[in-house]
Amino acid sequence: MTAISVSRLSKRFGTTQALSGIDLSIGSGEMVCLIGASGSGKSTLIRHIAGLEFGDGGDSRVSIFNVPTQAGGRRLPGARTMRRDVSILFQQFNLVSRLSVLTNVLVGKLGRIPRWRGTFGVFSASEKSEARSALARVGIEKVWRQRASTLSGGQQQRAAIARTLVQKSRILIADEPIASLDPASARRVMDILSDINRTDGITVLVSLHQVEYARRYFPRTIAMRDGQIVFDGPSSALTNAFLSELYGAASEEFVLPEAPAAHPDHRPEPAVTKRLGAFEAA
Ligand SMILES: Nc1ncnc2c1ncn2[C@@H]1O[C@H](COP(=O)(O)OP(=O)(O)OP(=O)(O)O)[C@@H](O)[C@H]1O
Repeated sequence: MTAISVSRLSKRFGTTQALSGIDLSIGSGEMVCLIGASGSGKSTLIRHIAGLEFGDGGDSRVSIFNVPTQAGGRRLPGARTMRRDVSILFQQFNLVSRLSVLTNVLVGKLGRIPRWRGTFGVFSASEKSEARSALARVGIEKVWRQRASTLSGGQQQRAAIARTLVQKSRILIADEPIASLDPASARRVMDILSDINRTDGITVLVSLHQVEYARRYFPRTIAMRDGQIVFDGPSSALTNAFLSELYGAASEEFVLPEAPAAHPDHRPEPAVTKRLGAFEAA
């Protein structure tokens, strides 16, 4: 089944063409990486998929599990039900710093309980126990009583992942979730996302600047440049020459000198479905 489908999606902000005729399809249970230089359109695409932004009209369409959430730049009723199916992680964690870690995780339940319970913070024993289990799964159960503001960056991102676990969505989208973490914390977060994908079958779409993580963790990578998809295929097919081209002057910062490694996953690799223009020879 198709988890995420985007067709003919364009978005202009003033004179900036942030997205230009995006077409993509991500199957249920896939783990896909989105890469591209700063300003290439990754966040804008993610925001459209998550229903936080709407395209410029025309015959664009975004669907989640075959339910259209926007068409022609207009929100459709499917967008509301989709909120349950898609959870989002951001670079800055988006926890409520003065609340406990446990309460922050329980926030993930808000779309599934009566509004009054959310307003007054009334959660059942089983909901609290589920939140504790989610914290245990991401390895930070001990800090459940602490204020979110007291956690390290890596712990905060893991708490944010625990919040998505109790949300029980079928798609997890993360916009640069490891950009502000040290390498050890970043690996931990990526290991957890990978485990959620494999164990729970949750579809995972992550935007990253760190190309080495794309190669190590993701069977499939989608690369963007100037609001267009310029590569869509197996991460192992990402050559350093291609990445240098993709990132231009910023490539030294992002591209590792080593040759691309085969993805350790034993699932069959996706075929390259897109390789455009200047990237033809990569
Ligand atoms: N709300 C907005 N108003 C005006 N311009 C915007 C807006 N959102 C994005 N843009 C522009 O659209 C383009 C794509 O931005 P986007 O944030 O999607 O890129 P990105 O690939 O996620 O970049 P980064 O890796 O730096 O986060 C950029 O030129 C950006 O300045």
